[in-house]
Amino acid sequence: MKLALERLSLRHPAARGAPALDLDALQLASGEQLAIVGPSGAGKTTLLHALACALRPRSGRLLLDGADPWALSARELRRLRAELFLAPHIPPLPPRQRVVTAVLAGRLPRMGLWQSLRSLFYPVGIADADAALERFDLADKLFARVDRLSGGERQRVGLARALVARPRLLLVDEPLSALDPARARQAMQALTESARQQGATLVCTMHDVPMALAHFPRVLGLQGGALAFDLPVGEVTPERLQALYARHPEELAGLPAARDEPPAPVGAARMHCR
Ligand SMILES: Nc1ncnc2c1ncn2[C@@H]1O[C@H](COP(=O)(O)OP(=O)(O)OP(=O)(O)O)[C@@H](O)[C@H]1O
Repeated sequence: MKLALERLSLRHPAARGAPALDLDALQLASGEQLAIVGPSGAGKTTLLHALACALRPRSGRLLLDGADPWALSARELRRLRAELFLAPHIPPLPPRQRVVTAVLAGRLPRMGLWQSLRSLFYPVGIADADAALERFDLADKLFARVDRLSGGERQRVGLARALVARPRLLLVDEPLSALDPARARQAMQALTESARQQGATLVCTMHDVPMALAHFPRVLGLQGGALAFDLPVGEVTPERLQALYARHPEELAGLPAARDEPPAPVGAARMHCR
């Protein structure tokens, strides 16, 4: 799915003061992969929610495949939302549910009412759930109960659910918060590879900047709800990142220090030394 934002301004319904997000323009081609970075409160999750048609812009436009979702009828909007998947950083998994059911729940938005009710008792597509879990090294948990999983396992179940949903636009909010570095690398690999294989557009907010640089071809920096940069990863220099996180340097871990000579591009290989 391709997407575009035009002069988009957005404030949370309960919020006062300046908009949480104010973006002039953003365009993504179908199948592109974009990481969103920026300090806490920069507006990363807000942008993701705007793209997921979960927050309505105060002004400006969002276009998904050329159509403004907020100009669609309720039925058309529902159909469009079934093509998107927003994965929150803590997946909402019912504690007593089996992992297989939790993963296959990713398909519910595309099902009719009866089909979806039936699937809660008689899961269909178990092999697909198994294959998605396998990508996150969790196949042995297929029939485990969700409340018997660790926080990191639950987070990976949430990502497996996103893959099983096979959306055309996959929006992932901070997927690595509960994962150790090795699991985090594996999860990013699985996520980006699967999105590529499925032809899905992938937008992911990332707290771990080196991980974002290592896995995404394009990186967008947000600061105070505004665009700081939107660049191919090779042009995202340590100096740019240090400027982005200038007021919260503690959030920018694992980067080489800025140098006095002209900045060289930060390549993915360089970031692996973390
Ligand atoms: N539900 C809400 N109601 C009111 N204001 C909100 C709400 N959620 C976020 N905000 C405000 O919107 C701004 C952007 O928040 P957002 O969650 O998008 O930031 P973020 O970059 O994702 O932060 P973090 O990295 O800490 O998750 C913040 O100033 C925040 O206080």
